[in-house]
Amino acid sequence: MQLDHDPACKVAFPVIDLHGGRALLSDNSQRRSQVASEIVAAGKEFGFFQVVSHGVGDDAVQAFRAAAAAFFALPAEEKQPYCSYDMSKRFRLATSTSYDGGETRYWRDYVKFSCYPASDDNIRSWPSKPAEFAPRLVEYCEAVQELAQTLLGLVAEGLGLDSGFFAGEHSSGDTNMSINYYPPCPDPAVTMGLPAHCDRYLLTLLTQADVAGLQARYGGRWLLVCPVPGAFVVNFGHQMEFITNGLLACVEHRAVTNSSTVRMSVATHVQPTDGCLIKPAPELVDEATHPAKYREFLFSEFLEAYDAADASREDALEPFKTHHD
Ligand SMILES: O=C(O)CCC(=O)C(=O)O
Ligand SMILES: [Fe+2]
Repeated sequence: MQLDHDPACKVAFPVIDLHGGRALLSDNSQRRSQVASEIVAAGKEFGFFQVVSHGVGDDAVQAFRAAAAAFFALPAEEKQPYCSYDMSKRFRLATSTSYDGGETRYWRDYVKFSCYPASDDNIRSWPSKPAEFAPRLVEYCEAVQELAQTLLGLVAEGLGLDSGFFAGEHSSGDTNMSINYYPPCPDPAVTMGLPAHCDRYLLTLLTQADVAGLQARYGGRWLLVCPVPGAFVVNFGHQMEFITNGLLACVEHRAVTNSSTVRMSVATHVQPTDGCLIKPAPELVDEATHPAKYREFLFSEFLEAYDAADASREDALEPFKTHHD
C-alpha cells in the first residue's frame, strides 16, 4: 500500500484570498467577481482549494478546536455514553481503529453530529463536558455557516447563476460535523486514517490546523492538502456535482496517519433538506451541447444510495445518471 503523496509532484491546491469574507467582498463588485471566477476555476480543475482571510476569527477556530480536543481527552468512562454505531443517533462517538489484522487497517476515533442550527434537539444531543464544548461550537458554527453561504454565493455567481441559487433548500438541512481524531500511529505505512471517499453533502469546510494528513485525488494520484496557517480547506460534495451537471465534481479524498503527532480535523458539511429536489440547474443544461447528466431525485433518496455504495464514487453516482455522457 503506497500511502505517501508523491514528493516529486509540484502541483498544489490553490489558496484563495477572500479579502475578509462577506462584508469586504460585498463592498467591491470587481473584486467579488474576480474571487468568484478563481473559486470556480479551482473547483473545476481540482475540486479542492483552501481559503484564507475568510472572515472566521482565529479565536473562534482555536477555541472550538481546543474544546473538541478536550472532549477526546476525557476519561473513557465519561465518553462511553456517547459511543454508538447507530447512525440515527444525533451525536455519536465511534472508532474505526481495529486490531483484527484485516487487509487495510484504520486509525481514527470520531464524533459525528448535527451542529447547526442550535435547535433544542441539537443542543440536547451535544456533550455537557467539557463545559466549553457547546458554547464554542455555537460560535464556531455561526461563523462557518456565514462563510459557507459566502462561498456558495460566489460559486453561484462564478457559474453565472443567481447569487442566492444555493441559499434555500440546497443548503438549509441541518449542518453535519465530523471531528476526526487520529492518535499517533505506530505503523503509518500499513494503516490509513480514513478510507478514500467523496462527501455525500453539498459543501465541506475543514480545518486541520498544522498537521498534514489529508490527501485528495488529482490526475490519478494522491496529492497532499498542505496545511496553510488559518485556512479552511473547501471541497464539493456529490450534491454540488449533480446540481452543476458535473462542472464542479466531488473529488475523492482520504487521510493518512503519522507516528509522532495527534492530528484532528474538523469537517463541517453543509447539506440540503431531506425533501430538497436535486437536479442539474436548468441554466447549466443545454439539450444540444450540455444535456443533463443526472435525473432529478430527492436528497433523501440519494442518502440511501450512498450508504449502499459503500464509499465508491461511481457506485454512488450511477443510479442518478441519465447516460447522456
Ligand atoms: O481528516 C481529514 O482531513 C479528512 C476528513 C474527511 O474527509 C471527512 O470528515 O469527511
Ligand atoms: Fe470527507
